[in-house]
Amino acid sequence: MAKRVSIMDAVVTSKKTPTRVRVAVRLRPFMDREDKEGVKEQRACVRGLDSQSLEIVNWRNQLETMHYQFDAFYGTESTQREVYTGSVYPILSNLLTGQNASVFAYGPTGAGKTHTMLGNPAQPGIIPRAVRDLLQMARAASGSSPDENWTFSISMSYVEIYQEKVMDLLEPKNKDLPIREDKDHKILIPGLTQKTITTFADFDEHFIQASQNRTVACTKLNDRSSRSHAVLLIKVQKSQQVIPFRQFTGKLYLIDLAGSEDNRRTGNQGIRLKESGAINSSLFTLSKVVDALNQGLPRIPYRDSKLTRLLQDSLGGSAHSVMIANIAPGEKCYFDTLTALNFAAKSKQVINKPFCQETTQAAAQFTVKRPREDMEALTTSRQQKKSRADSSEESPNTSSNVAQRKLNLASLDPAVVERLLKLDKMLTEKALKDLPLLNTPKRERMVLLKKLEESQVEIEKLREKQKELEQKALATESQPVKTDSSLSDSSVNESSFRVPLRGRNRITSTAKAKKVLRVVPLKDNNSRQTKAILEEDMTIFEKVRSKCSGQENKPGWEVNIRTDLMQNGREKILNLLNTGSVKELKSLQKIGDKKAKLIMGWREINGPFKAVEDLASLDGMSVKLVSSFISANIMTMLAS
Ligand SMILES: Nc1ncnc2c1ncn2[C@@H]1O[C@H](COP(=O)(O)OP(=O)(O)OP(=O)(O)O)[C@@H](O)[C@H]1O
Repeated sequence: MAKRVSIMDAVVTSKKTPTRVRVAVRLRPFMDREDKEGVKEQRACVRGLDSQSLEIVNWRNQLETMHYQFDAFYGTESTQREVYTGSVYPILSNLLTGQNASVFAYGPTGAGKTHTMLGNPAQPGIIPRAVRDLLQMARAASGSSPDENWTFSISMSYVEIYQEKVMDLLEPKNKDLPIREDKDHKILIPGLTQKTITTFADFDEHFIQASQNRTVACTKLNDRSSRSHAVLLIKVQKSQQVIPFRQFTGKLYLIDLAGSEDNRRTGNQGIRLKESGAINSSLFTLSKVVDALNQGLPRIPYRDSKLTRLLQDSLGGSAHSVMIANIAPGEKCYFDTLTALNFAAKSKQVINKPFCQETTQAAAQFTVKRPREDMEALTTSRQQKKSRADSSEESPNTSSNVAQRKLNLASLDPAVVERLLKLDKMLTEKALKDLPLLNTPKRERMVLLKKLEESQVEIEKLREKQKELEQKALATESQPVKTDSSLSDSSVNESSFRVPLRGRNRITSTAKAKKVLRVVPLKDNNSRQTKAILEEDMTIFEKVRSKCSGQENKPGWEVNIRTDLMQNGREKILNLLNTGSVKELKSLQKIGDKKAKLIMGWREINGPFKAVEDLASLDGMSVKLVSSFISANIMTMLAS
C-alpha cells in the first residue's frame, strides 16, 4: 500500500544542548539632568573592575564593597557598538539555523534600557543593528549554497504588554491579544500582525510607526519612561527551494522591559501609579520564575503574568538568551541597582535548551511505494486511475488531501507555472525583493506542481516504452521458431508454436530429446478424441541439462502444439471469456471469483475481448500472467 505523509508531518527536532543564559551589565554615565539635580555630586556607588566584573558599596558597611562577576561588564564609556558586538551579534547566526534567541534589557527606571535596545539615530542600539545584520546575513546565505537553493524570509511583529494586556503595536486596534502555547511548548500570539521585511527601509517604516503607538510618559526619574514591556519579534524563515523542501524557523525576541519603580521616588499617582503596579507585579513574577528555575521547582509560575508567559522561551526555554542588566551610577539609585544586580546574578544560573526544528513540506507530494507497486503502476494506466480515484476518496480532513486540494487549486497550465517560477527566480536574483511575485508557500506549491507534472510526463513515457517492449516480446513469442533437427520427432511440426510450461527454463537451443512421454489428458482422459489429439499433435520432451547460458539449467518440459490447434484453443478461450458466466469463467485455470467478476465488468464497459491478450488490461493482470493463463488453459480447451 502506498503510504501518504501529510504536508507538515515530517518534523525533525535537533538535539537539545543546554546553554546558560548570558548576562551582561551596563552602567550608564551620569546624565545632565542629574548634574542639575546635584545627583552627580553624590558619590557613584558602583564601579567596574574589568570587562566582566564590578563592585558596589556594601550598604551595611560603607567601607566595604561587594563583587559581582558576569559574562560582560560595560562601563560608562562603553559604546552602543561594543555592547552589540560583544553580547548580541554572536547569537544571531543561530536564527539562520532555525533556533530561537532573545535579548532583553532589565533594570530600574531611567537606567538606560531603551537607550541600549533602541538608542537614537546618532547612537543606534541593539534593535536596529540586529535587524540590519540579520537582513544582511540572510541575503548572504541565500546565494551561498546553489545546490541546496535556500531562500530566507524575514518578518516582524511588535507588541507591548500594557497593564497585563498584549497590544499589537503594528495594528493598534488589536488590543488584548491572547498568548497560547502549542504542543511543542512554543509560545504563540494568535492574530498578531506580521509584516514581511526585505530591506532595512521596510523595517524602519513599520517600526517607527509602531513605536508611536507605544505608551511612554514623563515621570520624575525619566522624561520618556516606558510604561509597558515592549517585545519586538523578528521571525527568520529559511526554506529550501528543491526537494525535500526543508524549512527552518528561528525567532528573535528583542525585549525592552519597563523599569522597576520605587513610587516614593517616581512621584507616580493615578494612572501612572496603576501602570507602575502592573510593571512591578510582572517584574516580581519574573523574579519568581528565575528563582523557581534555579531551585528546580516542578512548577514554574510562567502563567502568573503575561510578561513571563511571553518570556517562557527566553528563560528556561529553547532560546539562546542574553540579558542586559542596566544600572545607574548614583547613590540615590543604590537599592534599585543592588536589586538589579542580584536579579542579574541569579539569572545567569538559568539553563536553556536551544534546539532547531525542521519541517519537510515535500512529503505530501510523494507517496512511498514498494518497488513492486511502482512496476504495477507503470504497467497499467488503469491502476493509476484507480489509485488516483482512491486518494480522492480519502477523508476530506486528512492533511494529505488538503495538500492535494491545494494543488488542484493551483491547476494552472504547466507552462504558466514554469514562467512564473522563472520570473520569480529572476526577481530574487536581482534582489528586487521589494517586488515579491510569489510568497514562499505559493512558490513552493508552484515548484511542487512543476515537479509533479514532470514526473507524470516521465511516467507516461515509461508506460509507452513498456507497452512497446511488451508488444515486441509478444510478436517474437508468436513467431514460429525453427526447431533443431535433433528434435525432429515425427510428431513435431516445423511450423509449430512453442508454449512454455516453465517460462524461465525454456530452452530453444540444441537440447537433445531424450525420452518421449505421453501426456495424460487433463479432462476426460477416457475420451478417444482427446487421446488422438494428444498422440498426434503434442509431444513433451524432457530437456537434457544444458550449459548454453553458461550455467546449468534444471531439466524442464516443453510442449509443442500445432499452429492450427493452438489457434483453435485460443478461440475457444476467447469465446468463453466473451460469453461465459462467472461460474463458467471460474472453470478456467487461474481465474478465481475476483478475476471472473473483473472479466464480466470489463465486457460490460468495453464490449467483447478482441484477443485473449486483452486480459492484460485487467487490474492485477500482466502480459506475463496472460501468457501463463493461456498455457494453463490451452490443453483443456483443446480437449473440450
Ligand atoms: N549609556 C548611555 N549613554 C548615554 N545616555 C544614556 C545611556 N543610558 C541611558 N542614557 C540616557 O538616559 C536616559 C534614560 O534612559 P532610558 O530611557 O533608556 O532608560 P530606561 O531604563 O529605558 O527607563 P524606563 O524604564 O523608565 O523606560 C535617556 O535620556 C537616555 O538617553
